[in-house]
Amino acid sequence: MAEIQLKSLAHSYSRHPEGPGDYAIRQMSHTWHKGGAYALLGPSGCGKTTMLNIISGLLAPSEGDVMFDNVRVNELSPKDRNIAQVFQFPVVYDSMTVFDNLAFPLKNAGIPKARIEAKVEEIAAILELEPVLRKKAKGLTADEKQKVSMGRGLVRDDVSAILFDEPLTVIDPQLKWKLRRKLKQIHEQFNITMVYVTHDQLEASTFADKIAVMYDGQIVQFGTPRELFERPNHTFVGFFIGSPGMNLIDVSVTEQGVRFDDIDVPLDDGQKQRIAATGSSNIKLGIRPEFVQLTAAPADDTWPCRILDVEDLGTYKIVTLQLGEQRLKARIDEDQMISGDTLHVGFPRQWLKVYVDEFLVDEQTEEAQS
Ligand SMILES: Nc1ncnc2c1ncn2[C@@H]1O[C@H](COP(=O)(O)OP(=O)(O)OP(=O)(O)O)[C@@H](O)[C@H]1O
Repeated sequence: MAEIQLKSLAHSYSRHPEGPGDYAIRQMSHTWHKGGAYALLGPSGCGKTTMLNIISGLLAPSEGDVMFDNVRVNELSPKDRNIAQVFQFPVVYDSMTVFDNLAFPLKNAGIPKARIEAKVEEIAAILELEPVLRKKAKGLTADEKQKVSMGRGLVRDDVSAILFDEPLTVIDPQLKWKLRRKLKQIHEQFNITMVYVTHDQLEASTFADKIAVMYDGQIVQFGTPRELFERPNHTFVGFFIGSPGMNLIDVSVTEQGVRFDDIDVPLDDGQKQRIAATGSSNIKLGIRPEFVQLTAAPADDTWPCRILDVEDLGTYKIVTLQLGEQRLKARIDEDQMISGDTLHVGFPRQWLKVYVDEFLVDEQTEEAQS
C-alpha cells in the first residue's frame, strides 16, 4: 500500500500542445493518501481515465512527477508499480478456471502453492465466487467475470493501490449496489488505497470517504460528500453534485456587495476586498435548492417570486421559481404546502456562496478560520 502523489502533473495527447485546451490533464498536484477509499468523479472526457493510466504506468505524463511513498516512479513499468487496475469491461482468461484466473498474479510472483490456495479461497469467499471457482471463466455472466477481474487485484498482498475505472458499467442494476457495498467492505477489511472512477455521484458517495471532483482536466475539489454538498469550492461542483444542482446567479459588484436585477445582496468586508482584488467581473452567487427559504408572507431579506412549477417527487418537492430575470429551484419537504402563485424567497447568509471566476470566495480568510 502506498501514498500516491502527483506533482505538477500535466498531460497532452498532442505532440505539440498549443494551449490549455490541448491538455487532457492541466497542471495539477494531488495526493491520494495511504489506505484511503477515494472516488474520482467527473463528466465524460474530463480526464479521469488519463489520470488512472498515468498512475498505473500505462501512460507517461507529458509533465510532472508520479511519486509512490516519496519515490519517483515515472520510469517504472506498470508491472513494477504493483498497481492493480480494474477496467470498465472485465479482463479474464476465458480458457482458465476462475481459480486459475485468481491465482495467476500470485503464481507470477512465485508465491508458494499453499499460500496461493488459501488466498484465492479467501477472496473467492468475499466475492461469493466459490460456487464457480472450478468453472471455466468463458461460461460466466458479465458480473461474475467482473468479480473475477476485481478478485485478481485483491489477491495480491503487495499492491500499492487498486484503481477501479467505472467497474460496474457492465453489471446488472440490482447487483451494482451489492458489489459497491462489497468493495467498501473489502476496503474496510484490507485497508488498501483504492481510487474508484465514476461519473455517478451516488456511486462515488456510497463508496468513498473522500471524493475528488474533476472538471476540464483538473481536480477542482477534494472533500467528503458533505463538504462537496455544503461548501462547493467551484461552480461545477455546485452544479454537478446534488439533485437538482446549485442555483447559480450572475451578479455585478456594488458598494455594499453584489446585485442582480434590482436585488441587492450585502457581503462582508473581507469578501468585498477579495472580490475587488481579483479585478474580475465574472461573479456568481450560488445557493443550493435545499437551502432556499420559501415563505408565504414577506419577511426581512425576502423577495416576492412567481411559482412556475411544483414537481412532487415522493419524499420531496422541487419548486421552480421566477425571481426577476432569474429562474431558481427550491427543494422542499413533501408535506410543505404551496398555494397561490406567489411566494417570498430568502437566501440564508450561511448558505449563500460567492464565486469569482468560478471559484469560491470564502466568507472568512484562511487565517481567521484556523
Ligand atoms: N488516446 C487518446 N488520444 C487522444 N486524445 C485522447 C486519448 N484518450 C483520451 N483522449 C482525450 O483526452 C480527454 C480526457 O479523456 P479521458 O478518457 O481521460 O476522460 P474520462 O474522464 O475518463 O472520460 P470517460 O468517462 O468518457 O472515459 C478527452 O478529451 C479525450 O477525448
